[in-house]
Amino acid sequence: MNKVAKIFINMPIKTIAKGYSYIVPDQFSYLDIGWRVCVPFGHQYLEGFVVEIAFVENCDGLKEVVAVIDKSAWFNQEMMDTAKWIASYYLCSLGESMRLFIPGKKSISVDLFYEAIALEENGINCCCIYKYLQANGPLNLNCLKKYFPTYDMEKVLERLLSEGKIKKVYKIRSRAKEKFEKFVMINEFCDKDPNIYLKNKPAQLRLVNLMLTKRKLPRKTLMEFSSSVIHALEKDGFIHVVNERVLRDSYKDYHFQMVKKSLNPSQENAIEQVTAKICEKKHDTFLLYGVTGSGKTEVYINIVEKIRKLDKQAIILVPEIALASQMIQRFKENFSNDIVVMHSKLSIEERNDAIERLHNKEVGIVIGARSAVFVPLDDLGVIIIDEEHEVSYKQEERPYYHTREVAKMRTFYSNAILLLGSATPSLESYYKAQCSEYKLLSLPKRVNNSNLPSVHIVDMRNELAKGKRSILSDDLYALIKKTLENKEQIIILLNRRGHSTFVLCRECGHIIKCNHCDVPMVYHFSGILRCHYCDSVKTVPQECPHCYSRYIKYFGTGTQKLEEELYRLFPNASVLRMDRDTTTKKMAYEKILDDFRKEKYQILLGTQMVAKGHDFKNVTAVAILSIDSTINIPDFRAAERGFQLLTQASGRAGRHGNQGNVIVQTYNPCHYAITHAKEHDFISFYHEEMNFRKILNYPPYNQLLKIIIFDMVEEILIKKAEILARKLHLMMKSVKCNIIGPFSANVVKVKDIYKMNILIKSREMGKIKQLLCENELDKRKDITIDVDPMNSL
Ligand SMILES: Nc1ncnc2c1ncn2[C@@H]1O[C@H](COP(=O)(O)OP(=O)(O)OP(=O)(O)O)[C@@H](O)[C@H]1O
Ligand SMILES: [Zn+2]
Repeated sequence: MNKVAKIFINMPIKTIAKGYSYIVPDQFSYLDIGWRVCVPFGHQYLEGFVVEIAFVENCDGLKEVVAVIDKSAWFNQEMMDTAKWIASYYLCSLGESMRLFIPGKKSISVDLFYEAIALEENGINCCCIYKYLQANGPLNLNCLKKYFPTYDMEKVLERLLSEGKIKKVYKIRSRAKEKFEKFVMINEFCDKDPNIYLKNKPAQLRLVNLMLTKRKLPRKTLMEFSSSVIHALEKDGFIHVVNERVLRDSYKDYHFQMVKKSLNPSQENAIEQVTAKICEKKHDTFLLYGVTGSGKTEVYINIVEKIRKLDKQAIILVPEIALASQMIQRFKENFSNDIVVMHSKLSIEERNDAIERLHNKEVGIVIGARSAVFVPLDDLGVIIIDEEHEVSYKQEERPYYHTREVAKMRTFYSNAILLLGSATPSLESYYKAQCSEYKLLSLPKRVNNSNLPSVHIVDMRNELAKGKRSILSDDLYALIKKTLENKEQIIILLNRRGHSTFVLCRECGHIIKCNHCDVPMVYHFSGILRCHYCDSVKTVPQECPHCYSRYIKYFGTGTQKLEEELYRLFPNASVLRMDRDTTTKKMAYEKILDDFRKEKYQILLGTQMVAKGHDFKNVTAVAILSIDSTINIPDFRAAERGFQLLTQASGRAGRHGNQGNVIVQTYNPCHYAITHAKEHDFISFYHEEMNFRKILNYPPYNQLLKIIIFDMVEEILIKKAEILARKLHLMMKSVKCNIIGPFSANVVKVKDIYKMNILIKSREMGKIKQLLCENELDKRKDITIDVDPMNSL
């Protein structure tokens, strides 16, 4: 009998939807389900995941596993079950869902080398390239090209391969490169007296005395001592130098003082209820609905404490990297070094080192953004999702998973707790809490009895009537002035980065659009036009490309222009801008937020990343300038988004005793999202919005599935979409559902690809998905299926 492994290939391709069988050679006889391996696939070597083991008699035609990547299985049962659930729920292949659990989605790279085959006549008559390979061992193409620049190397290699003189060999490189560092250590059993022995060698004596107190120090901290000093001491037996593996951690030097808070009764009640469930060792989901500044983080900390006492592990998710730093700080105050951080701004090596530290039990708490929900853990105790309503928890590319649902399944399979927290829960979650599917916990008041801020709505139509064209209304100008005079801080939210949001010809009305996407180009400081969808750039034309007029004009205000305007109006104020353009570097968020927290700046302006979660002591004022762009999106979630954004942004003001003041500038002052947010009335908003959802049959009353069809040619796309819609109507005849469309996507063309959507609403989504798969629509290359889409457009 031969041991055979069924393996899914790690490739983001939906058509490789099945596992392939490979022989497990004797040297890897320990291989089991959940291991990562390297296997030949087509003409290449690729990473694969073992999902089944079988023993079979006949293995004819099967290839062998060529390498094993780790020292133990990467996937445990709970992770395997979650991956299988993702594949079946979101209609992707198991390979696609399993690769989500790998930092950077890939753990190895495989390089192709050419090696000379030993020939009978010893290759005397062979060409110089053969001889070179024979003398130097396996080399890759680039290397050969460099040495023989005048040859058509691809051709020569092809010939040598066909003549059987050379062969291809593959070298596997782990992407998780280990890092080593030199450490100097004192020799415990040295019987020489340094004071006598090193009397005339002051530098050596100094180092030995230092090492006698410290015992072990990284070599890099001893730069004042030359290598000869170290060598001499090593030779005389006082010290020795070792090369040790170190685990990278960008947050290593983040240390904070422990501040223990006495909890208020609401916090205590919430913690008690969750603790009771933790003791039962059963899965459950809680929704912690607590107004802004009600101390939800303190509840999280106490629950994680309980989990860590049981030696289980915790994952805490934040919607954006920008919010990680505050969460890390609060957790470091309480758990000092029991934490690793996981997000895409950290290198793959660092993320792998973090996993290593979790595996060897050095740490037990993971704080991270969306992808941290996939961190491999031995004994998961709780997943906490802060700001659970945030759309960034949904991945907007294949597989279109929602972090909340993945976390739900992971905690279910591991008998762990899922805790969702928000001041503005998603309608889906609050509805589930109403139906008792989730347990509702609430923190109805701010801590220390701070008031919620008072919100003032400025009707921008009146400003226009007054003949004012500035982006800052008179009331906002006054609020900024007062805040600066009081030496307090203000946050200004403008959800558009760049300088001017579009460039237009005044003569013919032509708007300069991206060549590849159906959107206007945005003017940036640096004098270029940039597309916010594909990042392509253009220079500003001297004349209109349409009518050749020279009346090119800039319209709309982005964060860069607002920054200029603020400096002009308040020349003595210090302004800090936070948007995608100022946060490209690693640790850039941390630096900006830290500077603002330390009050080096008075005004923080930025896109929505400034609006949520932050807890700054001295912020008393908040301004929201771009709410209309959110509530006017023609999507059924627009009002919900608007309400959330307003409530969250307002919630940053006056959290620590001072009365907070908020200004909302809008052309829609009577919109129910705005009026309810003004009163901080989530419950009334919830009921009003649920009414609309019920009438229109939208989630949470119904489930949605979006089929996105794409093509490079618009006319072909339209035809294809119509045919598909007809086919769907026939296919779904037996299922109760609504098929809407085809209709053009919100942005018709992105990166030269046109898109159309078909939306299916139904309460029998399971059946619908089954039909889609039976008809192989899930495998079609020109279609993507988004289950539970966040946008209907
Ligand atoms: N029991 C307590 N006593 C005193 N201060 C507390 C207590 N609990 C929390 N705090 C403080 O109150 C502030 C607000 O808490 P936190 O940031 O957790 O609010 P939140 O509920 O997460 O709000 P948001 O939804 O706006 O992010 C923090 O500075 C926190 O340290
Ligand atoms: Zn573009």
